[in-house]
Amino acid sequence: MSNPTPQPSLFGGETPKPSPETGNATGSETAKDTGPAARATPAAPAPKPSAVEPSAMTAEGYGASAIEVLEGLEPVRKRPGMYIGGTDEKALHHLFAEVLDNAMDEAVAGHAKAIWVELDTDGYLSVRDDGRGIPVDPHPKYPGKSALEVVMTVLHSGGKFSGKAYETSGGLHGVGVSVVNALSEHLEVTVWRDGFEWQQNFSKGLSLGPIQQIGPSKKRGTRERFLPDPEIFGVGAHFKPARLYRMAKAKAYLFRGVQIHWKCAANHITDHTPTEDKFYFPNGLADYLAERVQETETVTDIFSGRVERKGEAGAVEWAVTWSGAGFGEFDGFTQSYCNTIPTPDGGTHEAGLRAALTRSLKSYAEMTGDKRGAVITAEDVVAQAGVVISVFIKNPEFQGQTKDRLSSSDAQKLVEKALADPFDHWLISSPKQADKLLQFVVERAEERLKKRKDKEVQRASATRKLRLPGKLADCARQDAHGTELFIVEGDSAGGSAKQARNRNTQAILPLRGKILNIASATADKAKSNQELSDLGLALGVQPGARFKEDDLRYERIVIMTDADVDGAHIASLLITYFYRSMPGMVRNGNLYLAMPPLYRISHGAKTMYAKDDAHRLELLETEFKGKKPEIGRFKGLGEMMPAQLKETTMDPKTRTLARVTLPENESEIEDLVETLMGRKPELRFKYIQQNAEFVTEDLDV
Ligand SMILES: Nc1ncnc2c1ncn2[C@@H]1O[C@H](COP(=O)(O)OP(=O)(O)OP(=O)(O)O)[C@@H](O)[C@H]1O
Ligand SMILES: [Mg+2]
Ligand SMILES: [Mg+2]
Repeated sequence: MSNPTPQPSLFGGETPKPSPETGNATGSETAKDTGPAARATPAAPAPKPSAVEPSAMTAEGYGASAIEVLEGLEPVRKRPGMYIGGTDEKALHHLFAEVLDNAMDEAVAGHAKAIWVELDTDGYLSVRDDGRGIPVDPHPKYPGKSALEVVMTVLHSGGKFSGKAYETSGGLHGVGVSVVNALSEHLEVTVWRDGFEWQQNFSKGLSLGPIQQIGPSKKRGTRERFLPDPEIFGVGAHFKPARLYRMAKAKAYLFRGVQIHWKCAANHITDHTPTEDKFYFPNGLADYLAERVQETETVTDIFSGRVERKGEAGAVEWAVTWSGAGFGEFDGFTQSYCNTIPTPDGGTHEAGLRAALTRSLKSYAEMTGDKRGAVITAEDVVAQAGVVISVFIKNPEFQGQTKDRLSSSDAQKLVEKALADPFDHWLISSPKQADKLLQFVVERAEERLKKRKDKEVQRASATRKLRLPGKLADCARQDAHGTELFIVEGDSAGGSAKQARNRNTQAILPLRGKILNIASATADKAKSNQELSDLGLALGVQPGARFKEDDLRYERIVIMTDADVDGAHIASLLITYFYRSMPGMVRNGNLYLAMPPLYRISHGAKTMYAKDDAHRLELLETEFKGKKPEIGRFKGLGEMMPAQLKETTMDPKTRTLARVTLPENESEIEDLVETLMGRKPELRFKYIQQNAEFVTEDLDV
């Protein structure tokens, strides 16, 4: 099965990425009901009905009998997307690619010289070659069937597995032509071989009768003539002459030994596509590139060549040129092929070419004493180059089912070796051109370096400008005076806080999870911690020596965490961070702790909040004395209604804030940090409660 990209993109116009062969549901979704004919048992192998008898089902309707085995070509018709990437126009034209690939394989193997492609008046497409002809003798494993019938009706049947009949084929899987057969309403194969003409007909993958000997003939080769099935591709789906033409022409460039004849009934043509043409390019890829750059001003002539692998099957062919003006819509392009199969995602052959060109050019620079060559990278060499490379290797390995990327590691070495000498020679033999090319590539390299530098400068100046973290809900007031930043534990509490705040003066920054334990973190780790860097951005200050009090974007920084052990831990982490990295802020008295209540006590219309157990007892003794109020405990900030949060914790008129102060003796800071970061959370909680200085005064807002 060949690449599902039907057109090898040689003509630059249309280069769609092939859709994956597997996992693509398009096929099954858009496939028409294949009807009873499709479910009929194919001619090979052993017939077996696959219909599920409802009576054999279990109560749930899902038993062993519900497990179907698709025989023969059934899976292809059931899931065409698996094999040709869908049932759209691209998939339809992929049928052509399959039969053309087979003819090309026959040509590349040295057995065919010509290929005839013809689209008939009635929409039948035929591809004929003058190769060996598909074998017609009885197949040893399938008594009563010719090899031809096996090839046409059995998936994974073919002559390209062992490398005996074909050395460097595009065909790999033995699937291609059987898929075309399965998806054709009618397919007629004619084989000329051993002095006779043979023929067999199929419909939707099923043979319409045994192979027939038509009569004696001196011709040789194979012709497949087929009409795609409208049940699969939709009524009215038909081949587009322009697309077929382009695909056929592209193939001809890839193998200089082949002649491809084109014929198309006039009734299908709606554009400038000729009804008859012949593609023959004795200079292969060089011809292609020459045609492609006809209108382009290039830096050099085309560097092209072909090297056959010594003593073994395999070859490398390439054509390269450079242009400062670009190639049409692209600055540069690389098209690569393996065994005439396009590899739009590149791979080892492309890597080999890049390595060879770069190494040679650099050593040319060195040889001519041009020191600037040292900065050249492979990217500089190919960025503005037009490159076509085609390799022929045995047993190619492609990445994935779609043959989009070549992964054979020997292809890299093969290409690198093949190009090294010819490119060295090309450079040395025309120094004028080589110098021009070197100059051109060095300019690309210098441009690249300059761009990188510009970017770095840009980045540096961008950080100097004000950048705020995305999670910050900033306040409207620009001036720091009278503003507050609430650092909130968790996104859900952050959401409540955003609703509860005074938009004008209060900003909210939710922190996710526990911030890095700064007491134990290295300076580097602290620097790279996302939460901490967000915090620095929001505050507008830099930590450490570069901290400037004037940069602070808010008058008060309020840590607002749940009134529980976890909350105390996070608060202590933050306090420690501020102590360590911006002690000036703490010393100045900018840092506060919010005091969310722990309890809600209500009786009748009266509701009060208690910030801790002592407070709760006190309220019960006083405000609610002699009553049986309802007491609720808040599990966290996120549980409070925004209005409650506002009233109890955020609104300057009704809340309580605790100012965080530094110990008198600054040498005690280290001890304090240890206390805060110690293993006993109760100590930490107690410390915060005891040492925070409570402020209840209104802020002047
Ligand atoms: N034009 C042809 N001339 C000679 N033999 C052919 C021709 N077309 C097909 N065959 C034979 O039929 C076999 C099956 O072809 P098919 O396209 O199904 O699979 P494949 O080419 O081996 O692999 P792939 O599935 O990758 O195309 C080939 O391996 C080859 O032996
Ligand atoms: Mg094939
Ligand atoms: Mg097959």
